[in-house]
Amino acid sequence: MITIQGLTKRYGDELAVHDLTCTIRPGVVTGFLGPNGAGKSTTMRLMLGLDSGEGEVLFHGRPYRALPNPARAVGALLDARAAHPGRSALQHLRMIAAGAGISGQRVREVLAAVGLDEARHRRIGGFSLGMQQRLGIAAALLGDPEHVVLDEPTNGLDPEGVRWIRSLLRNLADEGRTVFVSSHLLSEIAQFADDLVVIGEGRLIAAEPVRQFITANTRTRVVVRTPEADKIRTFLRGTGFQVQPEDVDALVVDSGDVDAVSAAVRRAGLPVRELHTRRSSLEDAFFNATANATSYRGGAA
Ligand SMILES: Nc1ncnc2c1ncn2[C@@H]1O[C@H](COP(=O)(O)OP(=O)(O)OP(=O)(O)O)[C@@H](O)[C@H]1O
Repeated sequence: MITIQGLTKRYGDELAVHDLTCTIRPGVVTGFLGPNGAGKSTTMRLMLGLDSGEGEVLFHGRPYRALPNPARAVGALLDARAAHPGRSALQHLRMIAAGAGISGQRVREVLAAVGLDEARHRRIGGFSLGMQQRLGIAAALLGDPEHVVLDEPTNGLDPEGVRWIRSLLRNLADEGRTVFVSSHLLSEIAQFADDLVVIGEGRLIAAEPVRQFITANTRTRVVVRTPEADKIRTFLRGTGFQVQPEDVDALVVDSGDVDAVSAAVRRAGLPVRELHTRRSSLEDAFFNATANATSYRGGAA
């Protein structure tokens, strides 16, 4: 469990993170969502004590600096390009492991887990960004940590790599760990997150399960496909529904109650080819939730 309370960071006059308060629970993947510049990396640096600010971040009740064995409590990937280019992957991980009292066997285990075992003797300088991401994730997992904090782990990964990250995150959560993963890509977050923490311009917009976020920020609609679109529209409007034409032969009814729409359409006694609920996406919810922040919209993925 990670508890963030009143986290604030100023750069001069600018508030990069503003009074951020939320809880990240164990056993699920929590996506940390916000466009470029929203304050995700700053928040993660503050969480790990790499930057100083106001407020408090607790890992299972303790701040990072007070953890007796940080590598075993928190595994983090902040900047995959931070590794020394002249070292091999094996040397890099062995150095980190030695500093944290972690065995050489564990190094080989994590190299295999991220698919880098065969590349372990190659210089990191020759690694692709995707390979560097995998190495950074290996380093984060070395201590078998209870909390996993990853900043944009899918950067540079191909679709296969993104799929691999998704199953890795799922496994880590299923093992009961607290998994906190940032991305500025809605489509990616939608694929792997159970919970969401959404920020914009350093402020919290939402902290809740993905499904709840979508429900709270979108309206469900019912699509009616019919050759008698005009007549059915007039009829439905007469019974109190908000209806918009979508196509020459399709209407969109602003209602989450598909049964009520279906019953009303039947009463009209006109031919209907198709009637279905249109679910809103995370992307729709995100834009609705952030509709007031215009600078924010411009930067969103
Ligand atoms: N060292 C710094 N000095 C001054 N301003 C900074 C510094 N680091 C970040 N900022 C500013 O703080 C704000 C938040 O930046 P941050 O990198 O945390 O956002 P982010 O959500 O991680 O973005 P990205 O998706 O691009 O990584 C931005 O306006 C950025 O310009």
